[in-house]
Amino acid sequence: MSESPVLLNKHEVERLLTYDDLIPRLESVMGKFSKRDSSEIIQPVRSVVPIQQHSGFLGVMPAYLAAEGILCTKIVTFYQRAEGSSLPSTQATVLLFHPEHGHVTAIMDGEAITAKRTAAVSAISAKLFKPALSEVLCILGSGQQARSHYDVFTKLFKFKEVTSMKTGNTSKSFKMCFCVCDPVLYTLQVRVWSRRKEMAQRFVNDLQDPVTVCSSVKEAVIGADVIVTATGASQPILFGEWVKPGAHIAAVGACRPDWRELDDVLMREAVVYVDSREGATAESGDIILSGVCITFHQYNIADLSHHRHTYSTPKSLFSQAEVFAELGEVLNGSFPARREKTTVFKSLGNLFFHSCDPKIKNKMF
Ligand SMILES: NC(=O)C1=CN([C@@H]2O[C@H](COP(=O)(O)OP(=O)(O)OC[C@H]3O[C@@H](n4cnc5c(N)ncnc54)[C@H](O)[C@@H]3O)[C@@H](O)[C@H]2O)C=CC1
Ligand SMILES: O=C(O)C1=NCCCC1
Repeated sequence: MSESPVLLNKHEVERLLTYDDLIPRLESVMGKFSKRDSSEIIQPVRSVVPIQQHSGFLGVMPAYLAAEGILCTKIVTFYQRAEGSSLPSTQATVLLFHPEHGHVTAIMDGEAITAKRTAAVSAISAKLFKPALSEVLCILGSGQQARSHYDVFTKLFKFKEVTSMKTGNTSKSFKMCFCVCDPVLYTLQVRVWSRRKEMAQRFVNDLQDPVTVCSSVKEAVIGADVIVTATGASQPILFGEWVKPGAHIAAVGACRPDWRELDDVLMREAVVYVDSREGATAESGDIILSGVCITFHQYNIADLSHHRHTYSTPKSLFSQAEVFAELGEVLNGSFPARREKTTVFKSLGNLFFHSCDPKIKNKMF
């Protein structure tokens, strides 16, 4: 008989799963995932069951990392909750299995894993794509993801270091320019917006450092270098016309094919990165719906073909946003990080397997 599974509660998972371990591990495993070598990593797109009566979803996310002997699945529920609901909108459990014998070896709280993993992946995207001089971080939303993103972004990017160049003369007779590099430290400015201002205020009250509460999305994002969208919105809240050219957006919400946080302009103008191409094609409304007009026109053309109508649809106006690369493809060197452009990282959370950190696994075996 196999032994009873180890139980790890939220507190224990939070303690064991540190960003210092998680980030390099995620970087390494995402790079491997993007090579699509199924003898190494198998992580299909999750299965999702809608719970229509209650505005919720149940997702099952199995994964196998052969080399590390990790066989696991996350089971997650997520709901569109009324503002101020005391219930969490995302809840999860992670099960680990013995890969050879098949029994469950561990049952872990998945809420802490989801919060930290998602924020860590966004932080990796910001490391790769944020403008070199990033002074302003803007977080849209004030829930669990907003908080974990605040924690890791301020931990990693609290200060930006800029090297200023000075020129001058070295001697009277021989004029020569020389350069001196002065490291200058700037404090990252953080802005937060939430649907109800008091929720943003409550978010800020829990923090040590000063954070500006903004009254509108526009006020929050104008001039921001890095923007995190972590809301339950199903219609666009962030519009391309407000976004500073070259900014980086980590788009964390809108994980359903008919939900969006970002508008067409932003999605079509930005260079779009994703965690998994298959996941993005199946689940990202921000990507799928950015091409809704061409789908509509094509449908009309087919429908009216017997009338011999010729429709000419300007492609650039209606085509769907294109996925440029997976984050893992940048991490493994197959695609470039186009830091000079406005970039969107569309996160869907499909790749959760990295969360089964060896430290957690060691605790169990
Ligand atoms: N990409 C990923 O890997 C993951 C994505 N998520 C998604 O991220 C989003 C945030 O998740 P949590 O922080 O856990 O949720 P939460 O419930 O703790 O916070 C949600 C925030 O969104 C705001 N909000 C809700 N509906 C809104 C609307 N229509 N317009 C504007 N703001 C709205 C709320 O006021 C709150 O500030 C959700 O969409 C969730 O499904 C969650 C976990 C992982
Ligand atoms: O990865 C997860 O966990 C989730 N992803 C998107 C929706 C909420 C939960």
